[in-house]
Amino acid sequence: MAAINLPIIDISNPHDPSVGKAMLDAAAKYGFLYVASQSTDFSPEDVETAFGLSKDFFASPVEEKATCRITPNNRGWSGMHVETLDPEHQRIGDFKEGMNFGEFIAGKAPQPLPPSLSPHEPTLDRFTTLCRKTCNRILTLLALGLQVDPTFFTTRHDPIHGPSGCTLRFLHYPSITSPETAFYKHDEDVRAGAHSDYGSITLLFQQPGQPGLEILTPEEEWAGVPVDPGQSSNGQGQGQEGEYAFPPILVNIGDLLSYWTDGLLKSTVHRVVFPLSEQRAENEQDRYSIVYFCHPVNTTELVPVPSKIVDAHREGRKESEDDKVGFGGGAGYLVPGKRALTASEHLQARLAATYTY
Ligand SMILES: O=C(O)CCC(=O)C(=O)O
Ligand SMILES: [Fe+2]
Repeated sequence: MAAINLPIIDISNPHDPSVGKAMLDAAAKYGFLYVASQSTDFSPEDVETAFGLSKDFFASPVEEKATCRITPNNRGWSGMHVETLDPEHQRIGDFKEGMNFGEFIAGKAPQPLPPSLSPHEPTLDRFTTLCRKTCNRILTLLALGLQVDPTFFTTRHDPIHGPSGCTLRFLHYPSITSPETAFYKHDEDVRAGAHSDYGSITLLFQQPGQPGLEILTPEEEWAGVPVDPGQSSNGQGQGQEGEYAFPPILVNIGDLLSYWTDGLLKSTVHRVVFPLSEQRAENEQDRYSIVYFCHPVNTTELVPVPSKIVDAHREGRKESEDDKVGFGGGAGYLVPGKRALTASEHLQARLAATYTY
């Protein structure tokens, strides 16, 4: 198993060019980085409360969850094995269940909520607002790193310009000893198949003691990504001075942003497994994760970002073969005479490949 050392970036000042450079370097090298939890817009209570809602929802009766089953608009509940992230290699769908929420509008969910969640609509709305704010910091820093207008990405993600594919997702992966994983075959199955994400950036919240994420290194080896690389908390949710902290948020670049930057930013392939530490654990836990997929406004045309750094990358790449980006990224070649894809066309093409509704 390869080891990888992802940086933990403090995003409290999104206007600091040196932080922008560090962010860009990590995004171009690994496609993954952590942001320090205390430097984001979330309080530990926000994160704890959201995980609590997720657990309550997944523990609710299946008939209730079934009332909000996922539909082709990508919103709602998907049960065990409904999603297959790597259909070419998986004999069975992912060992997980998920709940997707579309963009909240004026405090309201854009879809029916099940009984366990409907009283908590304001809490869910607040959480998505904080996700958006934190994404705006990251997008501002990436623009600084690319030496374009610092608002280049944030204006194109601003909901005042129209709807987008932004999605909040709760995920539940049963533990290794759960009856639901009884027929899981190690070395053959995965909890979530290898894939790259579809949007611009993704935020991933994980919980101490619930590992599982792996990323594919440039050497094509799987590397485990720790939940808590050890600097923000002691693994029990306690910060160094004893105050409650949550593990850093893992951020990754999605296919769309990779495409938009002509492959400079990497949309890295990742998956979820039972790592060896989990297979040997005495108190193995279910894994709960919360994911926020950030997307530009649907109508955004993905004309390559007008950055000298992107131009230089494009020039350099012509001489090499190295333009493999994620699974669905690909570099955003602009075919002469054709207009660029829009953000929503890009997303629809990627979604069509992975769900059996
Ligand atoms: O649950 C996780 O850790 C990863 C989830 C993920 O990669 C996804 O939903 O795209
Ligand atoms: Fe993912």
